[in-house]
Amino acid sequence: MEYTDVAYEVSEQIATITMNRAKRMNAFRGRTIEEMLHAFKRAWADPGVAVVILTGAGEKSFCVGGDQIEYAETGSYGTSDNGLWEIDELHMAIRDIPKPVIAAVNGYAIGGGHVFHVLCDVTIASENAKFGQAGPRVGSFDAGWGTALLTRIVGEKKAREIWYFCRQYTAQEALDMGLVNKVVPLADLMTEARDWARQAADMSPTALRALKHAFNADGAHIYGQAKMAADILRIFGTSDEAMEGKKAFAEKRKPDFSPYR
Ligand SMILES: CC(C)(COP(=O)(O)OP(=O)(O)OC[C@H]1O[C@@H](n2cnc3c(N)ncnc32)[C@H](O)[C@@H]1OP(=O)(O)O)[C@@H](O)C(=O)NCCC(=O)NCCSC(=O)c1cc(O)c2ccccc2c1O
Repeated sequence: MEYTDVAYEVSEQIATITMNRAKRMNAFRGRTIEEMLHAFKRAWADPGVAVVILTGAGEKSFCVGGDQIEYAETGSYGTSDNGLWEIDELHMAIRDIPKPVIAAVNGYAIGGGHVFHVLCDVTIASENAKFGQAGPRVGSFDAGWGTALLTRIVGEKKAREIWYFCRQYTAQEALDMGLVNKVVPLADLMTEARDWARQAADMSPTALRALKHAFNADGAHIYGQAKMAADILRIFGTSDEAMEGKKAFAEKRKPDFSPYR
């Protein structure tokens, strides 16, 4: 598969998957998800890959979630080669790939982009990184991994705060709430992420595989919740209420959700 929205590179047993739509702050569309899933499967299948790093192109953004401009203009996140919208499959690939996945968050991790780093095994953040959810402001939500797994990481009160108020949190605040593992200057981010990756690559692959799946087993029921959440979001996504959120973002105005109370 030829990539347009993602860059994929392997060196020193480390696969680096870069979300590569800097002109849209690495927001994803159908094609981006398809390419990311392909890249994760490639890293999974390659015995020469021990660890995966997920990052974003440029210095401003890791990923700001679904492409709101595309959605406001066309009523969807666009097509993919195989015609599927495989966000659930991508979430499961990040979670199930039997190799550690390190998020190197190089700026905004917002909405669905925030969920990506939540799903990764560990997160290294640059000092300029900002974390948060945006769904209730723009007519979307992730009532699967994005809520249930987040709650396991930061606790229920904080997770509710993050979702209900759509605030943004600095890298230091994220570190303080256990949402990230380390904060470094932006210039050192990839060096630091690669250091962590090299250390994990020296470990027993079977031990890491078993540990990852053991950690996963504890939250495996979330899979069913995530599927149901996706079903609900599919119905909600093109409703007038959801479209008001997306249009308001595209028109740079405050949404008016009052008719839907
Ligand atoms: C990310 C921001 C906080 C940045 O704010 P800042 O003030 O620094 O910059 P601007 O707001 O001026 O943005 C600069 C530039 O980038 C464009 N942009 C930003 N975000 C997006 C985006 N998500 N999609 C497309 N384009 C984006 C913005 O328009 C500007 O362009 P200019 O041409 O005007 O320069 C802030 O921008 C922000 O809050 N962005 C919105 C974040 C957001 O709403 N994300 C989507 C949430 S919903 C979602 O992610 C989602 C995930 C899923 O998994 C789904 C699954 C199934 C169905 C739906 C899903 C879904 O909706």
